[in-house]
Amino acid sequence: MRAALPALKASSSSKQWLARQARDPFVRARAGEDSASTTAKTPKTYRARSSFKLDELARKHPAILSGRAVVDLGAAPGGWSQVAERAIRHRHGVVVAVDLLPIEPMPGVEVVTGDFFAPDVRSRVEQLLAAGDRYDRTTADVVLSDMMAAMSGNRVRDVQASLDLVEAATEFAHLVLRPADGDYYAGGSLVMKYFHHPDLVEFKKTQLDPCFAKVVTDKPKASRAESSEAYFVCLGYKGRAGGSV
Ligand SMILES: C[S@@+](CC[C@H](N)C(=O)[O-])C[C@H]1O[C@@H](n2cnc3c(N)ncnc32)[C@H](O)[C@@H]1O
Repeated sequence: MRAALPALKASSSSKQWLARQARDPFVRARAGEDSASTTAKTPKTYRARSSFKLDELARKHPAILSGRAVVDLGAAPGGWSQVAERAIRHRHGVVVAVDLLPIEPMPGVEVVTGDFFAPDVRSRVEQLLAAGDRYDRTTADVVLSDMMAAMSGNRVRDVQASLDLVEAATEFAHLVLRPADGDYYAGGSLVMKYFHHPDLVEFKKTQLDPCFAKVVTDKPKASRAESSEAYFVCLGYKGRAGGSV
């Protein structure tokens, strides 16, 4: 007979985490238990608490989700993809969701499992964008990146990993974002998570500001106050600084 397992005692840090989850209006709203953080426009169930971050950013900056082709980098478990899919559904658009981790299928969302740095993952994303486009275009109207590297505990390495993701997501946006077409179409948007770091002031000035009509930083209410996380919201892609797209 199997020996009985000793009763597990919650550590004080896990007790604190459970208490914080129980108090968090966004955790309750995600599961449809609380209307405090939902509006008529925000449905009551989401896969992830993080959905409310994109939901708020898109309400403040409606241009973010005004197109029909969205690439969601670091998409698992799919909370942001749900918000994006609901926003573009009436335009018969496509959301391509990329993550190292598998994502449960959802209607209107094409899942690509793998590292977005890998060339085969990038070409799969382009194939899916072309398949969803009447003219076979491999461009996206929106690139979202809520990517976060797994923490190693080594602060220097973790900070570097998060800076690398910001740079790589920006490079990816240059490859797939639709630039403005004269006065006819505004260019695409990039929404990207970052963690505060002094180097990012210069990064915004030299790598983002020249390439978009407008770049703002924003920290939605659902982003925990104790986290240094915030988002770059970049609207109206103009192409790479210097002109070559
Ligand atoms: C905070 S979670 C994203 C939550 C998601 N936005 C949602 O609403 O459900 C960050 C994700 O980034 C993913 N990630 C980190 N590095 C990645 C990479 N190189 N390629 C693809 N996904 C990556 C992680 O696997 C993780 O699932």
